[in-house]
Amino acid sequence: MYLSDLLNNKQLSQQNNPLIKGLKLDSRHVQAGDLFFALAGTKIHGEHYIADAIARGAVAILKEAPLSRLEILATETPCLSIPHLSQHLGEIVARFYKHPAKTMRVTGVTGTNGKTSVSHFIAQLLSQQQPAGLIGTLGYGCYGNLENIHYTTPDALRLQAIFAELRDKNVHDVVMEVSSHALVQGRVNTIPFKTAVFTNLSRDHLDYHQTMEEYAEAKRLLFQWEGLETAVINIDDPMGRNFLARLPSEVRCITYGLETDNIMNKPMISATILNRDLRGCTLEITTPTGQYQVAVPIFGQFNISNILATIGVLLSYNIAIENILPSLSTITPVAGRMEYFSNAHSPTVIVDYAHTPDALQKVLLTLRTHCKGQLYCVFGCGGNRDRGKRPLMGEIVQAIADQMIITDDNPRHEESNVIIKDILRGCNPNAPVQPTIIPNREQAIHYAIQQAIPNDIVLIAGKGHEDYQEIGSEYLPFSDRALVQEILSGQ
Ligand SMILES: CC(=O)N[C@H]1[C@@H](OP(=O)(O)OP(=O)(O)OC[C@H]2O[C@@H](n3ccc(=O)[nH]c3=O)[C@H](O)[C@@H]2O)O[C@H](CO)[C@@H](O)[C@@H]1O[C@H](C)C(=O)N[C@@H](C)C(=O)N[C@H](CCC(=O)O)C(=O)O
Ligand SMILES: Nc1ncnc2c1ncn2[C@@H]1O[C@H](COP(=O)(O)OP(=O)(O)OP(=O)(O)O)[C@@H](O)[C@H]1O
Ligand SMILES: N[C@H](CCC[C@H](N)C(=O)O)C(=O)O
Ligand SMILES: [Mg+2]
Repeated sequence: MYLSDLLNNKQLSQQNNPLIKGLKLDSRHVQAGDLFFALAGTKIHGEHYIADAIARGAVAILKEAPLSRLEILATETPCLSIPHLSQHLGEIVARFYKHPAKTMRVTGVTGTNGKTSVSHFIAQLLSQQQPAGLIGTLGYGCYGNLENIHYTTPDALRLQAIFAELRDKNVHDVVMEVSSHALVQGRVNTIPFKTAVFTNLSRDHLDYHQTMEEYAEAKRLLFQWEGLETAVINIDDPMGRNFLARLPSEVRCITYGLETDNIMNKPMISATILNRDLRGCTLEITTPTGQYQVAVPIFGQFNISNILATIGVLLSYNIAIENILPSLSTITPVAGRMEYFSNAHSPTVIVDYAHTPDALQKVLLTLRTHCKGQLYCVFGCGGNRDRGKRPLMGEIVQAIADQMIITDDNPRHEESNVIIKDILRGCNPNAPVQPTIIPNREQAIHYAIQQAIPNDIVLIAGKGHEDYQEIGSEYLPFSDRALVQEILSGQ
């Protein structure tokens, strides 16, 4: 595609109008014929890499800048300065791929916790009718066949390329996780969300957003989306109620929640738990068309909330509740989310991705109600992420668990002992439960499972599905799930 077509700008003179073969955000990936986007960046301006990009064969540069002007570099490679370029990236890249998402039915799921779970449940149910695309923390592709991306919401270039790939596979339905980083950075701009889900808001990512208000406003961008038809909102969450009150009048709202006592805020979709154990529960689900009983093989109170969000989305697409209910009884849990491991001689081991104070508290409180013996918790906190959540997580585990083992969880470029010290700041040295510190995660998991006896529950929190330990810039192979299976099979 020529630069003039890419920018929809017929004014470019012929010598400034190269043929663009590919698009790149990172100069290190540039190949001959590519266009390089020099974005402002959070750490450094991409303009510092323009020379590098040109040396690697870039034929055009688009640079984020406050002023719109045409720059001709000494190399004669055209370089256009575009104000707020990152916000226009989606539109430019969509043009390059011929608007792949335009005719698709796209569902966006946002919230601090539950995005992966809800989007998986939705894609699983939709895929019973026709192939459904999925984009999120566990990867992208058709449901059941995902490729890893290492992001929750990929950058605009990758995202449009994924949509193009899904279009080529004749996928019409796409469900995607929309992170707050993505909303602020414009990664999802031009994606035509039809239904958007809000699960909840609690502390996370304050390294990036600075304040909870800023974090909430980032999430709310999805509920002011141009063309959005339906918002599916959890009104158990105070921020959900806030979003509901500020929803544009043309957006239809489907509310859901488990707390049905508040007459002022009665959700349209709710559930009563009739019975439950560590493998699943029986629910009475109330919807605008009546009450229905269903057994779901899903565990954890918050997962029931995730099921209600899923029902909300399917109802927004006019799928009858009678067609939704049978699928719920065969719904499969998401890998590394409240995943259950046990054998006749072992304690029950649960691997879960709780990596925020709110998720950790909810998981521990749920497990507490099922635990006849001692409740163990092996956890850590990620490096180069929100430091403020570390003491909160320490405090929560000390208050609820009987045994706390603090370990590494992706230290990245931070020292393991600095992260652990931050967690310990939340722990009371006089409390009955005192932390055991075993930085090596493999040893920590061995220790907990060996100490525990059959009536105990061992929660291994924070890494869920991850199959690596991120130390420095390296991804070393490591999986909580594989290790637990290995330990239990040897017992
Ligand atoms: C904080 C954040 O979101 N950063 C993202 C951002 O990078 P940045 O603006 O910080 O980049 P920078 O280092 O300042 O560099 C500026 C520019 O120079 C370019 N560059 C840099 C070096 C070089 O040699 N050549 C070059 O061209 C970079 O590609 C970049 O475009 O833009 C980059 C390109 O799109 C992203 O890869 C990068 O994600 C980083 C790696 C990241 O860790 N992001 C995480 C926090 C994230 O996005 N997480 C969310 C939410 C997680 C969740 O809740 O589940 C997600 O959606 O995954
Ligand atoms: N509705 C919910 N409310 C609170 N906690 C939840 C909810 N659903 C899941 N969780 C907890 O959060 C963890 C992560 O769940 P999930 O992966 O679905 O969230 P996510 O929003 O996709 O997370 P991430 O931002 O890291 O991608 C789960 O392992 C569980 O502990
Ligand atoms: N998407 C989240 C996942 C965190 C998972 C946890 N294992 C960690 O590394 O902190 C993030 O990047 O903040
Ligand atoms: Mg996720």
